[in-house]
This record gives sequence, structure tokens and C-alpha cells, in this order.
Amino acid sequence: MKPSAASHLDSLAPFDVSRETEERLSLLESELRRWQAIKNLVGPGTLDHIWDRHIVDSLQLLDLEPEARTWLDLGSGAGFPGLVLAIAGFERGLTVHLVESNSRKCAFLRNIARLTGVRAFVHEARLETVIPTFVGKADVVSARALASLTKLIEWTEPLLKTGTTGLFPKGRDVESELTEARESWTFEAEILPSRTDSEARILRITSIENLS
Ligand SMILES: C[S@@+](CC[C@H](N)C(=O)[O-])C[C@H]1O[C@@H](n2cnc3c(N)ncnc32)[C@H](O)[C@@H]1O
Repeated sequence: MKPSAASHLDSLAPFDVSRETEERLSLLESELRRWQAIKNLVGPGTLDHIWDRHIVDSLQLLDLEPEARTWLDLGSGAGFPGLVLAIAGFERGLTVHLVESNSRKCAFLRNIARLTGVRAFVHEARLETVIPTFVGKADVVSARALASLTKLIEWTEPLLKTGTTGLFPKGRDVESELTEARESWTFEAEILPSRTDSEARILRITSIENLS
């Protein structure tokens, strides 16, 4: 089922997006539908809800870090949240680096980056090899649906310890994930509401230090 034009404009209404940004996001949607038929990039069950489940869910992160200029998104998949942020943040000067190990997903990401002309750079690699090259360079690191908070902090520790802010969309188990992570580190954690899912949360992690 293809949602009507009105429904995606309704989804975007709470956000201050320009006509150009809306057109680029619509291009992402239509290309995702086209590629999905042959490349299976996202869970098929989410296709009827691309705007809320993927695009707006990603877009909401942008205003949480309005000063960010360099953003690193890990395990970007079909571009959520990284590619949406590159599109929506383009006019405010944002550059987004997308790290993804799956080559067909990287081909899709490069295709959209080229078609939209935004500053989205695709790193076809395992994130473990890319993270060290961003120490001191990324304002924000994000990852959606990639791993537990403990694993995310383990991977991104060199960034979080040098001033990068971690922004991690999480589900209803956020408190138990925090409890587990606090066994290994001390850190500041803000638990922010999600605008697309009343049970989801967005974690903002800063000021991390090892416990031992
Ligand atoms: C569950 S998907 C989530 C995709 C996207 N972030 C989203 O929320 O729709 C996880 C993605 O991370 C990628 N991935 C998993 N481990 C990775 C690693 N070590 N380095 C780079 N990418 C990885 C997978 O290929 C997959 O596309």
C-alpha cells in the first residue's frame, strides 16, 4: 500500500523542513520502494509505514543536536537514521558518515547520496575499523537497531571519551540496558521520548569513564 502524499506531509508537519528537503526525503522513499523489490533492504513489514517507522523516526534526532556538523552513523542499513539526517541537515551544513558492511545496502546509500547531492559519505566497512579514524572528528555518533547499549559503548568508547555525544534510539528495555552498561562505565544519560513510538526512547550519552 502506497501512502498518499497528504499522509507524508502530515508526518513532516511538526518539523521545520524546506520544500527541497521534503522532495529529497520523498526521493529516498520512492527509491527505497523500488530497490526493496529486488534487494530487500528493510523489513518487509515496515514498508507500509516508511514515513513514521523510518523517516520521521530518524528525522527527530536532528533537532536533538542542532549544533552538530559532523555526524557518524553506525550500521546505517538503508539509511536510518544517517541518510535522513544528511538530507534534513544539509541546509544547516551537516555532513554525515554512514558506516555499513553490507555491500547492497551501501550501493543503495551511495545511490541516494548521489541523487540528492547531500553530504553523505558511505564507508563500506566494519564499524570497528572506521571508528578509530573519527576520534576527535565526530560531534555525534548514532546507531539504531544495531546492538545493546553495552556493545555500543564498547565500540564507541574512544569517541565518547573524547567529546562525541552518543545518540542511540532504544526500545522499552532502555532501563535494563542502562543498568547493564553502568556495571562497566560511569556516564551521563538522558532518556528522551520518541516522537514516533510512545514505548521507545532516545538515549543521549556523554561524559563516559571506566569504572575500574
Ligand atoms: C538491524 S540493521 C539496522 C539498520 C538501520 N540502522 C535501521 O535502523 O534501519 C543493522 C545494520 O548494521 C549492519 N552492521 C552490523 N554489524 C556491523 C558492523 N560490525 N559494521 C558495519 N555494519 C554493521 C548490518 O549490515 C545492518 O545493515
